[in-house]
Amino acid sequence: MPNPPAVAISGLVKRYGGRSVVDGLDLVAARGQITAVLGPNGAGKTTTIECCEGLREPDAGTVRILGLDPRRDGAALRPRVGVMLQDGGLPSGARALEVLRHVAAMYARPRDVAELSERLGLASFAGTAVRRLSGGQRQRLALAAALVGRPDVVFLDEPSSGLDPQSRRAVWDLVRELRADGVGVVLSTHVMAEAEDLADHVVVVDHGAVIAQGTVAALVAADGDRTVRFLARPGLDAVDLARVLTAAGPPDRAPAGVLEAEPGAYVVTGAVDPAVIARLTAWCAERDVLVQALTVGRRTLEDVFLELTGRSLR
Ligand SMILES: Nc1ncnc2c1ncn2[C@@H]1O[C@H](COP(=O)(O)OP(=O)(O)OP(=O)(O)O)[C@@H](O)[C@H]1O
Repeated sequence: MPNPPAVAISGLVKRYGGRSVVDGLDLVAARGQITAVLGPNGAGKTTTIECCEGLREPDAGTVRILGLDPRRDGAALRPRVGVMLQDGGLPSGARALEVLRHVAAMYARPRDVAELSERLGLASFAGTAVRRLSGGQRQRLALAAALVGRPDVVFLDEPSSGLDPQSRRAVWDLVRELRADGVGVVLSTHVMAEAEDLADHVVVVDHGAVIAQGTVAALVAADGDRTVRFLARPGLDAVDLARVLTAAGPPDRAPAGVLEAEPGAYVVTGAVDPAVIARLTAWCAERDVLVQALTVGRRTLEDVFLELTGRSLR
């Protein structure tokens, strides 16, 4: 392939003790794009990314980074791939700026350390030992270390977790610049706003496989891009309401979904039109249920995520 994608994963399987935590996962991440990988805790995101980094050996399937095999071609890939791990992986005794200078020295064409420090606000803790850094400071240093070598592909595992809003903004700006420079960015995140703001392509992973993917706009528009929210007494029969709302629409319409997001707070998804609203209020009236604060609004990525992956905790 003359210009292979940043990441191409096909049929990836990874088992721990006979259990497949990644189970036939396919994913392509393009260069010059930000690909966000979303999924509930334990869905297999980190394991997948670790296979991309060559840290884990797949049990089946193929992983190619820039067309190369991360296990076999590790030496060729190392200078071209930037990795920001959740636990940082930084030497605990060294001082922050020393770490960054040291990492920069390992690359042929590193970024300007002073400029990168300035961008991520590292100056205020430049002389502090890594083990004494706050969680957010450590995150920023780990990001700087991932980027200082001017990689072609970057893996960011929850890059803005633990960051204050200012730092989060600085990180997002930097990630957008990477995209503009043609870097392929793969980030795993639980922050839906991060995916909504940054991602060109969103991949939703559950039980070790991709269950949906596309642009944010396409994901929220599937099955209609509106959501109805309302308050009523807790414990309504959401399954019955969904059945009635689905029946209210034309036969080719996507089935409605009803979730009790919090006790007494309901979210209705699926195509929304005046007939659905009328049926909804009629269904409640038949049960002597007072509907309050009914609003029709745009679906969010979080709505889609919860519809796809359910509400139970993992
Ligand atoms: N070294 C290991 N040995 C055994 N099980 C493991 C190992 N590493 C991960 N797992 C299990 O594999 C599953 C997937 O974990 P993984 O870290 O890939 O999920 P994740 O999607 O990144 O989750 P989170 O959102 O919580 O970071 C989990 O059930 C986890 O307990």
